[in-house]
Amino acid sequence: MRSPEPPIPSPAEALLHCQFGGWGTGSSCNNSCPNSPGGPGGLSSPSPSPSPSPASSYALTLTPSHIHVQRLAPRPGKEARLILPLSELAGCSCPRAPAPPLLVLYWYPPGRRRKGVSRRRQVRVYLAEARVEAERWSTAIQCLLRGVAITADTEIVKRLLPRPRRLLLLVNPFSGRGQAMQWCQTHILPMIREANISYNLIQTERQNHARELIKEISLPQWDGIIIVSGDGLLHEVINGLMERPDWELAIKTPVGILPCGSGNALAGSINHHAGYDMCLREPLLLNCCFQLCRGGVKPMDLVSVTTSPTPSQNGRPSLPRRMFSFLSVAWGFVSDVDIESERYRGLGSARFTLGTLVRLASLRSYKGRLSYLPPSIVATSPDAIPPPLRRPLSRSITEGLEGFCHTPIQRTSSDMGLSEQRSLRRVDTEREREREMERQRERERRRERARGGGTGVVRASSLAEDREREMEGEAGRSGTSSERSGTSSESNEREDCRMGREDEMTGNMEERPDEERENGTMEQDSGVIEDIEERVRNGEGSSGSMDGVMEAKEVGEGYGGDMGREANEDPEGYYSYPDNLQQTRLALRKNSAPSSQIANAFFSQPLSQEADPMSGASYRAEEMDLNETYFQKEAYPLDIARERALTISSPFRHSPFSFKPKSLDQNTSRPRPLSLLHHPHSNSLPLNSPPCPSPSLPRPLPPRPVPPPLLLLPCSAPQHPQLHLPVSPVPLLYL
Ligand SMILES: Nc1ncnc2c1ncn2[C@@H]1O[C@H](COP(=O)(O)OP(=O)(O)OP(=O)(O)O)[C@@H](O)[C@H]1O
Repeated sequence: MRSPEPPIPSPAEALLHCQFGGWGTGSSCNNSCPNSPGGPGGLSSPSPSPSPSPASSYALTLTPSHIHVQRLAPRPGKEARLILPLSELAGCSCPRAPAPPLLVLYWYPPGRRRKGVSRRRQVRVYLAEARVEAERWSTAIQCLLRGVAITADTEIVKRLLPRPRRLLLLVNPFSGRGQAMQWCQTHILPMIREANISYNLIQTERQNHARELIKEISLPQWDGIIIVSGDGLLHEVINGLMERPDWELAIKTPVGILPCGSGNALAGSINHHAGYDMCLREPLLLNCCFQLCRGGVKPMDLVSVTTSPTPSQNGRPSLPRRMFSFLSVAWGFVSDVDIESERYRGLGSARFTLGTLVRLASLRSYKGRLSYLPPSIVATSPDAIPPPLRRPLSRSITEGLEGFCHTPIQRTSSDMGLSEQRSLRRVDTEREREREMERQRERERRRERARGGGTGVVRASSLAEDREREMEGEAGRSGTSSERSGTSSESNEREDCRMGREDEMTGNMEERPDEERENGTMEQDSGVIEDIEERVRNGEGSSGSMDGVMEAKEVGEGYGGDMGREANEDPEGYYSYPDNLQQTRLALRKNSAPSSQIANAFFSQPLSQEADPMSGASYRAEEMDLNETYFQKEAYPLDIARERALTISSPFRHSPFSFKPKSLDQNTSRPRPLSLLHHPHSNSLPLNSPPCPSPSLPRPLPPRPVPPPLLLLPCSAPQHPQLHLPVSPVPLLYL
């Protein structure tokens, strides 16, 4: 972790050079230089029992990146050299008179501990000959720590220093295992003082206290708001900032976190970002606190979450709620674990493990809807460069659903169960090409069979092609008898009539890949044709087997006429030729796979419907997405019965092979903890859910229209939150 030791500084790069006396006895110092018996000076605390040690003296050299300490007495030598990187220094000070003129360095070198790399506090104290000298050194070091450039020629005076930073510390005394205040006293406040940072500390008294506080305070007087707690309190602060009327300015206030909570996820991320190994508890706190004292600031993204309006008790719908998240947005299992593990708070971060095990032991089903907006919905200025096209988030779980989609924001993964999703074929261009080639080969084979004079059935389309070719050949020979031509033309007429129908069907098959090929219905169509052929092969619809092409044509006649009649008589309608796409789809309703549920649900809806005014669908109809397959033009009103039938279920609790539609009651049959029912993020659905309004585009909550490039609208049920993933105002984070 530490960089290799720099060589002895040359006079050119030295900013300051001076001789200091030792403070305290070398033997009393626990901060001694590892390679020196006495250590090059220092005392763990400058204030108690100030005792100069005249016997020892040190030569200190300050460079832009290091402080070189060379012991001169009692035993000068190579081993008595200490190099303090400025990057490991939290601060320095020169105590006021009547204290002696001391230069005190607060050093936090990283060291490997049992629980990862952590910093250890060491204090080095040197006695200057005069106070001026000590103050000059202190000022120069602080300038370097605060990023003020100085050179050897710079006159080092106090006014070079920027004003000390002022931080507002918000401490949740109940976060984590309730150690926040204790750690404040032992770790946080000492380091902050050493870094010459002034602060105000406020203990939160209740939930949302910090949020209310942040909404009211005057922000310009603070250089940053620091949370001494877990992620929950920072969530409050960020939302408090965003709820202010001057939110655009307020959210630019740097915020920071000193981890004293249970999960401390953001602090862990910052620790990782700073290049440290993973660590927990006090080591993590020390690392974060050190980063805070060094004062780095980095931007951080926010996620905007808007909940659907919930129907209130007195019938008046409540307003949608909007909140901001900086870490993650969870729904279902994860949020249940988080909320319900509150009761194990005493365990620290282990509460999540226990909570997970408890929840795994009694899994629930969660009914939700995950939707997103395509990039085209995002309003951009005319001058803006359009963003590069990218695959929608939920593409992977909605592929193969073409024709089953709603309007863009209602395009969901919950339209089908997991097993159904799996059962749907993925649309794959490679596969498609293979299928096309296979079809081509099949056609060739049939043609060959027809030409070869064997007894067999040739598909009507290939017969027609053969017939055309034959006719062309005959016309070319120009020696055809009129009787024969007549027969041929009559045959052609009849054939044309049949071929028209056949072409209609094969055309449907071959020319509607957009609609059905990707839906997995091509195989079923092919199956219909194969079946028809099989029946023809068995003699149905033909007067008998004949040899040669002409016989095959006769078979084709029978196939065209008789089969058509027979098919119409079929009660199942299986062999009927669908006159249009709708009929083809109706024919597919026989599918007994779970996806038939989807087909039924889909086909039971009119293909084109106007937006239901009750549903509140205020969005405009989209034509298509990037892949030209996603969206139908008309708004698609929600059908609550259908919504109930088509839900995501836990893969653990239901075999994918025993599909049965689930109802809302499944979710409510188990008692839900009180905390969940009252929690704003509750996942529980109401027992008698009223017809759900369609999730509409996020209603802009005044006064902050944040343009969302991505949108997740999880559920049609009003209790479920809508998730925006926008380009959002960026809070600044202390690193
Ligand atoms: N004085 C208080 N009494 C009770 N609850 C409080 C108090 N102060 C803050 N809270 C609430 O406690 C909740 C949990 O606190 P916090 O997230 O900081 O700790 P944690 O849950 O242990 O940590 P993490 O979120 O990292 O797991 C916060 O959402 C906050 O609203």
